[in-house]
Amino acid sequence: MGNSSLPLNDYHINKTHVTLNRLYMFIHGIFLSSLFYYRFTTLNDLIKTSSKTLLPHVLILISELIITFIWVLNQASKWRPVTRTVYPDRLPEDEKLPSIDVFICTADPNKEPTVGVMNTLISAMALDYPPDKISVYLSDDGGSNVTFRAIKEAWKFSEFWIPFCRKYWVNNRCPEAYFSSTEESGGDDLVEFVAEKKKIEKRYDEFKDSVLRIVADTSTCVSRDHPPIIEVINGVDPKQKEMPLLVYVAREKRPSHPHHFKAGALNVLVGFRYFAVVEDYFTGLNLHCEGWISVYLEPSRPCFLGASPISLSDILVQNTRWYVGLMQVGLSKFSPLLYGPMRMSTLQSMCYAEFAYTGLYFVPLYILAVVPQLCLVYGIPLYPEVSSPFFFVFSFIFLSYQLKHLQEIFSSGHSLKAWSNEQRIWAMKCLTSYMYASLDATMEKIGLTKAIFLPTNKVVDDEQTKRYQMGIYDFQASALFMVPLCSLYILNVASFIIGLVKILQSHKGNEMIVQAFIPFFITILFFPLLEGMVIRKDKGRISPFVSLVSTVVSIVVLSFVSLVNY
Ligand SMILES: O=c1ccn([C@@H]2O[C@H](COP(=O)(O)OP(=O)(O)O[C@H]3O[C@H](CO)[C@@H](O)[C@H](O)[C@H]3O)[C@@H](O)[C@H]2O)c(=O)[nH]1
Repeated sequence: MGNSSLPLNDYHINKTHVTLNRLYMFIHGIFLSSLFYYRFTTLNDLIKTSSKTLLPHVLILISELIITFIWVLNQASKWRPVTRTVYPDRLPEDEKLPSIDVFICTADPNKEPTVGVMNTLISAMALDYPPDKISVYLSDDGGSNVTFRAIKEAWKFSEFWIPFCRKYWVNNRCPEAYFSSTEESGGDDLVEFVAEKKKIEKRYDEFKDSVLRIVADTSTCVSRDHPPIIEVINGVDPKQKEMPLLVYVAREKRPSHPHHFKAGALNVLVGFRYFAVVEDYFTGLNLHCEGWISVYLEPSRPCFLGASPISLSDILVQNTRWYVGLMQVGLSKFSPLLYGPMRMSTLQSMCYAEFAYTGLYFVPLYILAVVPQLCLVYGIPLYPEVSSPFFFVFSFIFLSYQLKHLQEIFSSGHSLKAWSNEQRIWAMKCLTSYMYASLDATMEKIGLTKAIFLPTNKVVDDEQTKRYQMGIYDFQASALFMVPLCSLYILNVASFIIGLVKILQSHKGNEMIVQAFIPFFITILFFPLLEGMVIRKDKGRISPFVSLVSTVVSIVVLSFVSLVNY
């Protein structure tokens, strides 16, 4: 064990990335200024001539202002990228290590499979850390009998698992992951290790069976009305000194009293009072404002395993909750732009602000998915002609945005497919989750609604997993999400076709090229939506009901504008 005066990590500034990022910021910034020069001078001319086309121009300007605002905030995280090296050999001796508490939250055994929750708990107990310095708390907001009974089974299994991990230097301390991987640790005696591994694997299977039996025999209902329950699981057996402390906690819940979801669970401890449903973000913001210096490390071997949603429905529900919470903070007195700069660096405040205000992206995306298209159909130019020098400005901004994204995708080891998937998913989130989240947070602010927390579904559906692994989109999501997406898609395809015909007839290609390009780009990029509506027949396709309603909505929008226009 090492010298405590030496740092546990140090960082290296990635000079190539710094140069590239700053060059991009500078050049893109100059072109953005030219864009706004063009917009304001055009608007000025329109006002002077009392033009009837002022409204679409103002809407486009609003969209460009919001995109630029978020773009500026985004540059903070690119200003000085670093990579870190850690020195675990410099850690102090065991006696000098601080005690740690691990707080695991669960809320609903129907959405968070109990075997998975117990694996999390067992991995935390088996951390490579002095056992008498680890305390693991399982916070069960579901107040569920299933969880209460299963934790006792987990304890019994960990009495074998933890010594096994220590004896054979097991790296992967999550039993489910360990037994489904090919990790072969072990000491000098391979025969003994193999025999022990077989035994512990049998015990793990028995443990899993017993948990699954509990799930089958016990009601998985979550309780909303119960007194507080706190139980130390270890008991008082002195032989258990080699085991961490394990405690089951279920907060008191009463129907008349708001319990504030996970934030409420943390209110019981961490000090801060949480008012938003993204307590992780709020914790970070507050701690950083109080002077905490954190270090982000991304080792090649991941430190944690997580359950990430793979169906569109789960992603959109999860993102709606996230952006409600982020907007709640953004609209509060803790807005990172007001609360942050006095307490932490400007760059850090900008990073936090980017998250808080990203939900606003839905405004420009709706404008850009509707206004240029309708104006294309009705022959109203909103962008410079091909012969204008400003045409180059708009083209450059689009290309530099896309090239920067591609560079980030490639430098993080991903492919062209990841680039198109990211763009699609991002736009889908903007047009649905961000919109509902921003509206919900605003209504909550003025007292019209109350925030809800729908835990992310962690149940694995085999068919969905198969589609995910084959790279096929699963469109089984609520009509509330799918109708806006499909309506906008149909509107774009229709306006591109109508617009193209009109351009060919009127020879107005020179002034309408950008407006024709936008729906063309959307038609190509979101081709999976067309496939989902028209070609696919599997369970993950877009339902005929959604396709029908969306077609009606897009026809209504197109016709409504024609009525206004004439
Ligand atoms: O009433 C509740 C609702 C949820 N949870 C727990 O909160 C955690 C986060 O919920 P989850 O559904 O997993 O949300 P995710 O969106 O997947 O989680 C991310 O986003 C959350 C904020 O929305 C953060 O709390 C998490 O740390 C972060 O991983 C889970 O352990 C839940 O069991 C509770 O303890 N009580």
